[in-house]
Amino acid sequence: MASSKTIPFPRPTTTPRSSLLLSLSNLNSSSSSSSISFLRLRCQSRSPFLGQAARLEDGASAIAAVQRRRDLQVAAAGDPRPTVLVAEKLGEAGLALLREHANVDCSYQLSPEELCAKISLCDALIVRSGTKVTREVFEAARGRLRVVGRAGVGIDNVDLQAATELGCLVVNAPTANTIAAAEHGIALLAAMARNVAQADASMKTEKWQRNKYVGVSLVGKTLAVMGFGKVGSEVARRAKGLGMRVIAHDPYAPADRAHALGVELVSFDEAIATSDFISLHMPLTPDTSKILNDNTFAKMQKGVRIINVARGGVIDEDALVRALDNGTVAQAALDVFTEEPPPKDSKLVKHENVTVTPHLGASTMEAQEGVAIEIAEAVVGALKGELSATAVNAPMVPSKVFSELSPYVVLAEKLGRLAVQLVAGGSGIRLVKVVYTSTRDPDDLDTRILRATITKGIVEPISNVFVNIVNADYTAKQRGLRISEERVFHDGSPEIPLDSIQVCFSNVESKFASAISDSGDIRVEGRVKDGVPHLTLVGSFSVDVSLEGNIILCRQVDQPGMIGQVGNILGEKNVNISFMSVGRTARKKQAIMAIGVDEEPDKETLRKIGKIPAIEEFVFLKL
Ligand SMILES: NC(=O)C1=CN([C@@H]2O[C@H](COP(=O)(O)OP(=O)(O)OC[C@H]3O[C@@H](n4cnc5c(N)ncnc54)[C@H](O)[C@@H]3O)[C@@H](O)[C@H]2O)C=CC1
Ligand SMILES: O=C(O)C(=O)COP(=O)(O)O
Repeated sequence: MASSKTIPFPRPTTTPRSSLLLSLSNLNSSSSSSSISFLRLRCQSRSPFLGQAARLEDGASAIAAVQRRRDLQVAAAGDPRPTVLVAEKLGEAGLALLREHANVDCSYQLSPEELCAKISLCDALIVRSGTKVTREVFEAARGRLRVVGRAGVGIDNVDLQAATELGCLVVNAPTANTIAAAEHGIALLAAMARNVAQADASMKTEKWQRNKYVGVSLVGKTLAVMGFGKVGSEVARRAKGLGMRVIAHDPYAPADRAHALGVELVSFDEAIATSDFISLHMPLTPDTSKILNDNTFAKMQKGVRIINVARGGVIDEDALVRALDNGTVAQAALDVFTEEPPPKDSKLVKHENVTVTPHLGASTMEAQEGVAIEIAEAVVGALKGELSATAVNAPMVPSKVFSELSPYVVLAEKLGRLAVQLVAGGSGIRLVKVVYTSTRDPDDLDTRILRATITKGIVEPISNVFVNIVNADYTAKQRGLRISEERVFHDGSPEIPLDSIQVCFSNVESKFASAISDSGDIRVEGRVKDGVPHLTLVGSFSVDVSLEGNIILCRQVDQPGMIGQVGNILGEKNVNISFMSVGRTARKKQAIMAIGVDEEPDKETLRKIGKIPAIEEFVFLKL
């Protein structure tokens, strides 16, 4: 391999910009989220639970009105802070947290058209289950919307595919309403078994019907929990406390977690065929859509009782009405519906053996405060470019890994950007090979974020597609880019995650022939030195130039005076050279000169460089 000599030029001391989380990171600088403010908010938020809810709610709405006017005024005054549209009611503690970092526009009950009209002015959107965040919404955002926060668990109202394609991060608040939903499930179970709602309605019409509302006992009965996740397992725990026998069906739940609660995991058919009560706790997905239907109702014990606090769509509602009418299902208690609110003449809602609530599972004071804080933190974090632990459509890279890899992320993007500019027009890139040299075991090196940034570096200079960690893999696939990754073991300090990154394009021609390696690929390699990304290899030539500003690569016959000649031409045009490095095959043979320049030289200057007799080829590369 060629040797290299490096001639450092005085250069301004710039800190490498962390262009990390790609678009998610170009965020407002005024944000100063801290655990202290989080704790303060939590304390304030306790007061509504001390029996003063109504009074505080009145006060809160007055404060909210004033705050909203202020938010809008600030936005109108051209405040650079991001704008968060809160489209459904959110707990005050969450709103307060958001307001520390962003302009908050609380606009509830927007029509789909109003939402589309507003969204292009917003950096983030927060919704609950009542707002459909469709492809139209993402498209109407015209690239400005960076994060959608779902203040709750189910994200079936958000078009995740569209969000991913358009590079919008979706985060949810998966834990704060678990207990509320489980308690509501138990409330519906008990209320249904003892006809509480029906008896109450009857008494309110001045009747006293003790015989009509004889119920069934829970103790000793079998409850099938369908979906043994967070809510399902809490329902199971509570049902055990009521003396029920609990079985569960969940194809993805670990059996030991179920055993620890004294719950047996069984097949779907066994669960529905052997239980007295069936409680649904799975997400709505193509697999679970209408999972209870005519066929499955037919397999159940006659007189079974169904509870649904998951999603209406997991039940074929017409089939449920038929099963109720023919007595297969004795009763149902439903919090959720395929269409919300359900149609006014819904047979299901009006059925005398059905108990209904208007999607109240998460609606406790405590859960709503918790959810509001959980989602506000996730949204603020995402707007600041932090990794979100609750990202739904992006790889979850632990923050430790993220901060350790951050200089390499900058390097990865720049290598992708450099490599793509070396490709000759007309030769489409299909195969990208990335080689990581590292002391780490492959399992200890999470390269997803590096792969995403390399994709960004490759795709953005040649298209108007905007790439971030959310849509990088999708974008690569769409463009027919096959990115393969290889690890090469490097015997160095395990403290340093990576020694070098190489980006190679196979089966392409280069506009700078020297960028082609011995194996026929366009190849560039870089390293991080003192936190700064450096280009260390082009084709088979070693160089050493810091990846800041722009780069001119020249191939020349190695001879004295070359650096001076190029330096003079650039100097005449006030183009500042930050770094220069020469890599050569042998003395007086071919050499590659890599020149880092702060400014972009004009065409005439570049032409003059090209005319220096010893220069055989050259290329200007923007970083
Ligand atoms: N009514 C309400 O207000 C609320 C409703 N929910 C809903 O409750 C459901 C559960 O929420 P979490 O427990 O927090 O979610 P989770 O993700 O913790 O649990 C869902 C479980 O369903 C399982 N699952 C997936 N496919 C399945 C299938 N085909 N059959 C059986 N199990 C399957 C998963 O393995 C997982 O263990 C979600 O649909 C959520 O939207 C949650 C909170 C409030
Ligand atoms: O968290 C969930 O999945 C819920 O269904 C709660 O919905 P909500 O936020 O109350 O509209």
